[in-house]
Amino acid sequence: MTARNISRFWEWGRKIICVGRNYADHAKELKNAIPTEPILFLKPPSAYVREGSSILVPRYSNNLHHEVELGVVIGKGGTAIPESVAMEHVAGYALCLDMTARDVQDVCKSKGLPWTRAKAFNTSCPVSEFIPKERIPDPGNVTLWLKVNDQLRQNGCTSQMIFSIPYLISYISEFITLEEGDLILTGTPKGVSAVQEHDQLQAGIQDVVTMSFRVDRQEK
Ligand SMILES: CC(=O)CC(=O)C(=O)O
Ligand SMILES: [Mg+2]
Repeated sequence: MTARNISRFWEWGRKIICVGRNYADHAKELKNAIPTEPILFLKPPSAYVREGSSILVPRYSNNLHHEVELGVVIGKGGTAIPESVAMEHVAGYALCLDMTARDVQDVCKSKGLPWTRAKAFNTSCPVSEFIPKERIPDPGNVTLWLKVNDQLRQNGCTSQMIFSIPYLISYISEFITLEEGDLILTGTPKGVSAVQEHDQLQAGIQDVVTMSFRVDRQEK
């Protein structure tokens, strides 16, 4: 059997744990309350999509939004990880999009239902190449940006996160055992907006990484 390589973590079938409303400016733009503890939801590994393949607008949505986010790749698993040692569990990072069927999410929210259909569909988690930990010495202070057809839509700094990466690792691992290859999406800054079929998305983490995706509609 060939050894698995963390630099292809998306092939491992591990958990994708997402944090919602972790930036006050984004919570405000959607008229949501600022959370006092992390809001979490999950995506399945089938949500991953890599450059070269398209992001698909689900058949049942007419309002697909981009959310650019810093992803944290777990290198060493654990349960109830203390905040003080949480960064020792990080192998690296990835630039991620939390693609969201906003119209479907709005209906789910109004009915008090889970966001699964809005957040967990196939291709809802575009990811960049794996970024080794050493390449982002201060993940709490990097700029994330996203352009749609060359127009800047999101440009925010991870210093604006409400809950820090060590706090999130500690909080999540209290009740979900983290495993090597898991990915944590840490929330999006303001500027989310709708994308259309044939749009080109480009996103980056300052001078560390960029990635591009085309948007297509799921076939009938
Ligand atoms: C309102 C949301 O969709 C929450 C979310 O995913 C975020 O990043 O914030
Ligand atoms: Mg998000």
